[in-house]
Amino acid sequence: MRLYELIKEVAETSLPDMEITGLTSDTRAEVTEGSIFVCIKGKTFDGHDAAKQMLEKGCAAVVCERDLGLDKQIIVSDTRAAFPMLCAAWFGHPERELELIGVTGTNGKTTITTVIKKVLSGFGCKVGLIGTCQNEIGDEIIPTARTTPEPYDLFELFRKMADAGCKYTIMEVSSQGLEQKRVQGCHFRVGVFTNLTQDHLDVHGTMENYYQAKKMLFDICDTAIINIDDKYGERYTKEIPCPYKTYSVSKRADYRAEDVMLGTDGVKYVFSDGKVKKNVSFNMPGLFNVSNSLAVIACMEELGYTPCKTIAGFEKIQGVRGRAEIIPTGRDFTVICDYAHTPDALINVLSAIKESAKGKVKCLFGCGGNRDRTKRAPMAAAAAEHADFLIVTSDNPRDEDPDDIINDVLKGLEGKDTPYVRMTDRREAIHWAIKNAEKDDIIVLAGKGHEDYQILAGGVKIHFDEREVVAEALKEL
Ligand SMILES: CC(=O)N[C@H]1[C@@H](OP(=O)(O)OP(=O)(O)OC[C@H]2O[C@@H](n3ccc(=O)[nH]c3=O)[C@H](O)[C@@H]2O)O[C@H](CO)[C@@H](O)[C@@H]1O[C@H](C)C(=O)N[C@@H](C)C(=O)N[C@H](CCC(=O)O)C(=O)O
Ligand SMILES: Nc1ncnc2c1ncn2[C@@H]1O[C@H](COP(=O)(O)OP(=O)(O)OP(=O)(O)O)[C@@H](O)[C@H]1O
Ligand SMILES: N[C@H](CCC[C@H](N)C(=O)O)C(=O)O
Ligand SMILES: [Mg+2]
Repeated sequence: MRLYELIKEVAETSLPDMEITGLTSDTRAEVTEGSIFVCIKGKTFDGHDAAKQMLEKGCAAVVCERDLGLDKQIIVSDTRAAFPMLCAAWFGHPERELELIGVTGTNGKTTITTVIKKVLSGFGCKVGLIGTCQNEIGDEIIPTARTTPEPYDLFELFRKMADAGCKYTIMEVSSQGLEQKRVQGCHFRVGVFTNLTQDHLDVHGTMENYYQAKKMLFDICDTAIINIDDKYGERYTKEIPCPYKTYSVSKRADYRAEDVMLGTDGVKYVFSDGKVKKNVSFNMPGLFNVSNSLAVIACMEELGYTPCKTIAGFEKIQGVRGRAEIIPTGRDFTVICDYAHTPDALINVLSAIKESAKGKVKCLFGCGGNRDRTKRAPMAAAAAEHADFLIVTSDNPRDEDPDDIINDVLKGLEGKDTPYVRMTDRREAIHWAIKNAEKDDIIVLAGKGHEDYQILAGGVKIHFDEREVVAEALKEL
């Protein structure tokens, strides 16, 4: 691609036009002679410091935010914002060939995006999915390391999706993704907001910043679908610039649920939008999944599918991996694997399970290292409030000492009388939970959901699949 064609939407330059062979913002990536290097200043590394060295390596030019005294520099005001736009141009603007649906919120993104994809696929549409568990192009599965990919990976994925004939791409848009402008230049047909509760304060600092980060999605979408059961959702309805529709499980809203019946493995309710009333059966438990299913119905209507059609499409959906997933035991107790890793998610999933539990609800959980430390004690307090017994263990310790993390967690149990055991090794903890299971117990393994790994110090990833560990433990009974 020619330089002028590539950069025309982000900058002007007096450099001669030339053939560009590649584009990166990472010194660790392989660079070909003739590449463009975009200097991004992060918390730990500043790409500007590597600009000269990247030109020496053969880069054709660097894109930077200040005069670096280099003869092959192109100055822009914001390189983080420029990079995705360059990636979009590099891949021939695939985002314009797709109808993008973005889902944001602390919890529910993976559930909603996955269900929308399953419903649309059931109607014979070829759909792209971008999210925490994996990326999907139709039936093809592409592993991922992020919820919202870094710009180069994102636009490369869009290109593959457009080339494969996908009409829609449904994606999770994380607050970090918005904050770091990973989706700059994208326009969304629909933007969904689920809820805003405590998480990621390590990145955003305050709930207000977290709220503002998510709000950015609504500057770049045609229509918003907003959960007004959430107080921040109510606030969005007064502050966002785009038209919106609302959903609620308790109040008057464009899309609402009445006569809700909560069961162990699913929910039933009467859907109402003021015009139609229709019985819904959705195979995922908890009131929060009534809410998630309303978001799906609302979003699908924006895409041209009536609520009745979407509700009929729910029949074939048997849940989402690692989201209140029942792991078969063949015994008189139940094991559920769930991805709850925030105080609110724990409250929701545990109270949903407790409602229909005959025996004790025992929650095994830990907290991730290198992530929001301020959610640890509130997670423990939430678990203590809604479970009968706790097994406090590790999640992904990353670079932190697992026992230090557990000490932070246990601060949330001070003054509570919920009994607990502490067991640093998660495999050992699961074995202990299974060995000590009593009749009618429901053991909730929280926090890792779909993950089939554990992340240790230095980014070392070991294979760890809760389903396999449970099977191992059952064999020892
Ligand atoms: C906390 C956080 O979000 N950090 C992101 C942030 O890191 P940072 O500001 O420290 O950046 P940096 O490492 O200093 O790098 C700055 C620039 O220099 C480059 N670099 C860096 C090092 C080097 O040797 N050479 C080099 O060129 C980097 O490619 C980057 O362009 O900017 C980087 C570049 O854009 C991201 O890769 C990095 O994501 C890290 C890896 C991460 O773990 N992010 C997670 C928390 C995240 O984004 N999670 C959300 C979802 C959460 C959810 O599902 O709830 C997600 O969307 O996945
Ligand atoms: N609407 C909801 N409200 C509150 N909690 C929810 C909701 N939907 C799901 N949960 C809980 O949160 C957990 C995570 O759900 P899900 O993976 O759908 O969210 P997410 O927004 O994609 O999370 P992440 O940001 O980590 O990708 C679930 O396992 C469940 O415990
Ligand atoms: N995707 C989220 C959730 C991770 C869940 C948990 N397993 C952990 O590692 O903390 C994050 O990066 O914060
Ligand atoms: Mg997710």
